[in-house]
Amino acid sequence: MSAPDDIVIDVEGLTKTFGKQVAVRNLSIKVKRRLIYGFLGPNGSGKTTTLRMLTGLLRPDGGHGTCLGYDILRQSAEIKRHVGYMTQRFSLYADLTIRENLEFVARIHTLPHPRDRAQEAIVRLGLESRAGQLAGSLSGGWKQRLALGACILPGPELLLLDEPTAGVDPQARRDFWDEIHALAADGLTALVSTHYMDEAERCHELAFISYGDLLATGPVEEIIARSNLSTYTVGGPDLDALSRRLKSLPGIDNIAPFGNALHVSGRDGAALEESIGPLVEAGPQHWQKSAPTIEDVFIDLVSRPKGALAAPSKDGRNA
Ligand SMILES: Nc1ncnc2c1ncn2[C@@H]1O[C@H](COP(=O)(O)OP(=O)(O)OP(=O)(O)O)[C@@H](O)[C@H]1O
Repeated sequence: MSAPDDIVIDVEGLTKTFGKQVAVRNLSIKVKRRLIYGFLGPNGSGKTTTLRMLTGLLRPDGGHGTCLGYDILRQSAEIKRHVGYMTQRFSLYADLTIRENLEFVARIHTLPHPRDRAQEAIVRLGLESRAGQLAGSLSGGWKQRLALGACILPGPELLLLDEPTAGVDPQARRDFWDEIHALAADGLTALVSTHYMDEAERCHELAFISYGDLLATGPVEEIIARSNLSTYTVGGPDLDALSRRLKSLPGIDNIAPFGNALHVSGRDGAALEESIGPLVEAGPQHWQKSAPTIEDVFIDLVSRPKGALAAPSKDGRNA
């Protein structure tokens, strides 16, 4: 048990290769207790592989560290005992009811009074109205809620949730996130992987990973501030033609459609303004300087040429 008490995950240099493919490259993160830590990245960027290394389910090719103070290379049994890991696949019994599934989980963890523990989880997750329904007949949102109930039932200190809201409707996603916040307020730490940008904003801190590389870490506002991006929102007619024209101009690094507008961003604010100056004057579109969103920043991070990023420092934050 080497990590300080307030650090739940402390890993350095994690690397995992499958054949020739580097799934995770030299990843270092620290996660503080009671935080909701978002693990963001596009499909195939190495999120699941990292979660599996953190629980000791998968041995890294390089790197070391601790999860809940236990060594990820040598103490996976202890880690598993204290971590609730919700995988992407629904892994409960389709032909058992919600209540039966939860009682079953309580029994395999040899918890005393399994019926009471199942009932507590049912109340905690608001599952009362569906407690007698077969798990296989539940909608995606209810299934996820049941899976979360099964995860917290043994009383873990840390939740590792792998894309828990994938394929779930917006209201159910919102309810799920409210529950994660309530659990964090009760003392749990949650590492949540997702590729939904709106969910990034619901996390206390984030790590953004793309194709195996850690590109940025920290609270949302800090990641945005450190990006040094200048962004303009452009509305009006002929945005497609404008977008094509902008692509060839210096100082413009990213153009992303957001509803009926474009977000035009650049890392060199002066060069960007010089390029757009004549277009702002001429119209017919209207331009407005806007604060970059976390999505603008992530689009920018992913589109930078490899090697153009500042390497994350030892605590995982990039300069
Ligand atoms: N057991 C494995 N054998 C071979 N390749 C693997 C294995 N597990 C993962 N990979 C590859 O490693 C890369 C990272 O995969 P990983 O599942 O960790 O990404 P992810 O960010 O969780 O993606 P998703 O959002 O799609 O779940 C992918 O290219 C994937 O194909």
